[in-house]
Amino acid sequence: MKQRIRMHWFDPEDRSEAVITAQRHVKSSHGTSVPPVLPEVCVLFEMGRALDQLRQDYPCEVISEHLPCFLDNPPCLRLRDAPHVCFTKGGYGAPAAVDTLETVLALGVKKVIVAGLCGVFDPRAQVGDVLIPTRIYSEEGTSRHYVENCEWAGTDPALCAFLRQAMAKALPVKALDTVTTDAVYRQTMNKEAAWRARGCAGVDMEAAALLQVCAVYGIPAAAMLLASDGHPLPETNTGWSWGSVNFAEVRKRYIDQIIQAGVQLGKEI
Ligand SMILES: O=P(O)(O)O[C@H]1O[C@H](CO)[C@@H](O)[C@H]1O
Ligand SMILES: O=c1cc[nH]c(=O)[nH]1
Repeated sequence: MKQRIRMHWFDPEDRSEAVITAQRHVKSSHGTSVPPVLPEVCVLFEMGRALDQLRQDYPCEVISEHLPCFLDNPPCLRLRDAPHVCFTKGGYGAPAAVDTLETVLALGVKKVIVAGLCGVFDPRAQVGDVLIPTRIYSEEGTSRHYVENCEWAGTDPALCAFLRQAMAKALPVKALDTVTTDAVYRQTMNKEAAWRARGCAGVDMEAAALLQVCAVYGIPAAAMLLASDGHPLPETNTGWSWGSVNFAEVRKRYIDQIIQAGVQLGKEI
């Protein structure tokens, strides 16, 4: 009789090898023949415009025009006078974001800052605030392939404290927890009420998975999320809306301050 193999999303007893590893993939014919070596610190932008702003406003060098990720192939840049930190763009959504993360870790990165956007659904947070969570609640699937208990993803306390101080020089910083979802169009009013009841104030689509995978590999990591859109609250009865009158200027300031923080962190290496 054939033996049936029962497999959970993650089996702590599973010692078999991963079929594709990022280490092997970057050197494969689908990766690149000569993979770049990346600096120790990586700023992983989970938002558009940041790398364009970096190229336009700062003297920078291209480490790789196309990182050898499995899914997307974003550029990876560094500032000419800050060799220890690199900047790239993670894929959108947890699986694609973790593909980029696994790739930069395979290429030598040892510390990660995630910088993205979030929607806010709590009266303590407004569009234009920067949420720097202590922990992130996971409603995404990617983490579940890496660990058994992944309800909450933690952040590195020192890195978190550093980011809160650095970002407060430019924008209002809120130390509020957030949630990561896989389903942007299933953020129902009831679901957001349940997230609020857990203490979460904002939602994105990558951060919990990125931090959880960093934790699995022992990589210090923290995340910051600029509130880009206000979600309706039961008491205000207003609809969902993206941005604010000066959102483009706020996002520019946010990106500039992330670059400064990354450079400062790189100097401490
Ligand atoms: O690429 P930008 O405009 O930064 O927006 C990205 O960020 C938002 C979600 O974080 C989504 O709208 C996604 O497209
Ligand atoms: O992932 C995101 C980002 C911004 N706003 C949302 O509602 N979700």
